[in-house]
Amino acid sequence: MAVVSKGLEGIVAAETRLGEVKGAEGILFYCGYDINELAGKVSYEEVVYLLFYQKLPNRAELEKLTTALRAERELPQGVIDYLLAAPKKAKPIDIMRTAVSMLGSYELNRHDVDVSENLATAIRLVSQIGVIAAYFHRARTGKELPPIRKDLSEAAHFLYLMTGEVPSKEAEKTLDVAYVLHAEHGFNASTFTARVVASTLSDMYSAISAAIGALKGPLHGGANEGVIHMLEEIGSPDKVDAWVEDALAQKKKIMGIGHRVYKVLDPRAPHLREMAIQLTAQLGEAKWIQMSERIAEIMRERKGLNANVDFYSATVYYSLDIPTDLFTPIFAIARMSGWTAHVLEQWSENRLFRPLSEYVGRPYGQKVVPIDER
Ligand SMILES: CC(=O)SCCNC(=O)CCNC(=O)[C@H](O)C(C)(C)COP(=O)(O)OP(=O)(O)OC[C@H]1O[C@@H](n2cnc3c(N)ncnc32)[C@H](O)[C@@H]1OP(=O)(O)O
Ligand SMILES: O=C([O-])CC(=O)C(=O)O
Repeated sequence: MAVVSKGLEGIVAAETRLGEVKGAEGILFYCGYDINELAGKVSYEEVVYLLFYQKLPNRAELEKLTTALRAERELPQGVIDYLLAAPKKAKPIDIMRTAVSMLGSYELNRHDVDVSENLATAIRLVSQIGVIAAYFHRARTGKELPPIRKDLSEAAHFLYLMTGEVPSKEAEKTLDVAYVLHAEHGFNASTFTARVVASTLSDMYSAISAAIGALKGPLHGGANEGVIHMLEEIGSPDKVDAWVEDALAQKKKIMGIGHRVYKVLDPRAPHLREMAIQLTAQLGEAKWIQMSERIAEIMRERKGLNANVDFYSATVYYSLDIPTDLFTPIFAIARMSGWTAHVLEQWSENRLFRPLSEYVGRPYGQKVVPIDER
């Protein structure tokens, strides 16, 4: 009998220069930089540069990348037409997955073209993914699509497109830090999905649409939406204990809690927690953070499980007045940099992913019985 690692737990599937998740210590590095060193000190655009070039940019390099990102913001008219005509009740994350796939039909995206062309595709996807999400949100709410602007950061531009107004510096900074915290995380399920697709020498758009499909699941990036649904269902801090006891008795998963790799606190969570505390206090809505704190406490005590990145990000986005079904899309917008950097890395040293499985089905030697006799 072969040794089966269900869920590939503990399996090292490839090398990477991009991110390292140290699960026992609760440490996360992007290209050698501790996330605690990066968060609040560098912009999302600097992180995009770091992931694409494995070094932090100087001013001129950052300017060049920023200009390239902003130059790519206009979507093809066919994609805009799709966003306008798409079912208004569709989940934005599904629309994003489909729109990314559509974008692929506007260019001959071949893995074997010059490396710089693959990098240009990566830049285009990082630039356009937020526009797709925000434009669909405008379209489904019957509002006009604000014209693209080139004077705003990635975070500010998303908020501007979503609301039609340039955001406050504080809102921009909050979303920018959230983008930094979500950009990269080693071989998580969606990144691994992107790399598996890329490993067949398929194209970037196929890899990224598959990654978005993997991210949306509630065991992965979809958990941030689940957190707000849970908090809304609980309703008030005095109801938390009974609600969690009941959920655990029913063997339900508490969204935003637990992690495959981190056995201690996810290092991104304290940053988001701090932001959530400040924002809910400003809004006079401290109950959201109070409920979260109690849930986290119970889960630590009862199950030895800690909050992950999705737990407090939900309250941060809620406090920014972002609709719940745009939470996972925001994760996808930020992770686009990590996904595309991984696809580029996969192609730079490609080997097809093809694990084995242990057959546990019917005994060998089954005979075909004619269909009418079965
Ligand atoms: C960005 C991200 O993707 S971060 C993760 C986002 N996902 C979530 O927040 C969803 C909730 N969390 C989970 O489902 C899990 O913790 C995962 C999927 C993230 C990690 O799961 P795995 O490593 O596969 O652990 P697994 O699901 O096998 O759980 C191990 C044990 O802990 C329990 N457990 C793990 N997470 C939770 C949770 N959130 N709530 C309740 N129990 C939990 C399981 O029930 C199981 O208990 P048992 O051994 O008594 O049966
Ligand atoms: O690494 C994982 O399994 C999930 C995660 O936290 C992420 O993708 O950010």
